[in-house]
Amino acid sequence: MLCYSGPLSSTQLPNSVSAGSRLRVAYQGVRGAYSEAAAEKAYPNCEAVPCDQFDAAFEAVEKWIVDRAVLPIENSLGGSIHRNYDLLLRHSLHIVGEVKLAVRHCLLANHGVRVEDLQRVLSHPQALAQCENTLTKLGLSREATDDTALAAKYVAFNKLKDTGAVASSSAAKIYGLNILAEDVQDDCDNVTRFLMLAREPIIPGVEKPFKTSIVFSLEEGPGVLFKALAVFALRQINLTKIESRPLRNQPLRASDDSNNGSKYFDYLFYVDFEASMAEERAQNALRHLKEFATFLRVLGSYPVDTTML
Ligand SMILES: O=C(O)C(=O)C[C@]1(C(=O)O)C=C[C@@H](O)C=C1
Repeated sequence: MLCYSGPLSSTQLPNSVSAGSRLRVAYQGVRGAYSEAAAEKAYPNCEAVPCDQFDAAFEAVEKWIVDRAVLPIENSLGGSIHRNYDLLLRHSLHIVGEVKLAVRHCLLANHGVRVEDLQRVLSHPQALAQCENTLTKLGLSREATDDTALAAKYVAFNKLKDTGAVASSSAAKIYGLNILAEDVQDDCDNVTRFLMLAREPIIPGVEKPFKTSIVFSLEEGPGVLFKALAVFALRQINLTKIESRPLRNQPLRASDDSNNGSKYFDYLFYVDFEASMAEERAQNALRHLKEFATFLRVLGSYPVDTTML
């Protein structure tokens, strides 16, 4: 049985899987992070395995150290987690599910510390962004940490008197901090969507609502993106998300029009659509898209998380 004294990092990944029947699920962060709660929601009774960075979680699945990874992809207030979009393409894991988690932030501090004593607050950049208005009102300076629970751990271990943390109520319990304020996010509807990743894809079905995530690139030219999106509209397929990311390792290309001297970038488009790859209309849409896409990969076709938050 392997024992971890801290989160896994990609340079220190052990090279064998522990024996045992519980599903091992990697997440980014330390105990008490929202990602841990998401891993436990996605796979009840799993053994949630902390990883220091997103890359380490991807690698832990690829190297068979864990069975799955659960990683954040977008938040209703803060938007996309771009790093994970980029990593999805750099690695060969498949999306096998999604899970939505209501994120309710607390302002935490050591016992005896009052809100008026605080000068600064530590947390994950997404969490700080989600509490922007509250923290500005309190006049607190902000510092980023790798995850929310790490901020709580740091404040507790260093017995800081002038520094608080924005993190979950479970982080408060784990690290022995006091909850100074609850629900400090700017909007009560603060939801983060996490992806469930595995080495093998699941067989898409039609017995419940499915979603498919793809990534593609296109030739430059007028109306090409319009044409790409039309393959879905023509078949009444609803898109739930579109995200563009720079296509790395591609040099900037000068425009053919040398008169204006402008340059343009190459992009990857990530699209989520509401259909299963088991449906003919989805297969036809992707066949159609392939006619003019320069690259196309299906990242996964998986059940929609319809649970109430
Ligand atoms: O820092 C944590 O607790 C995380 O799980 C990370 C994370 C994120 O990456 O967005 C997850 C959910 C919240 O939106 C804030 C932070």
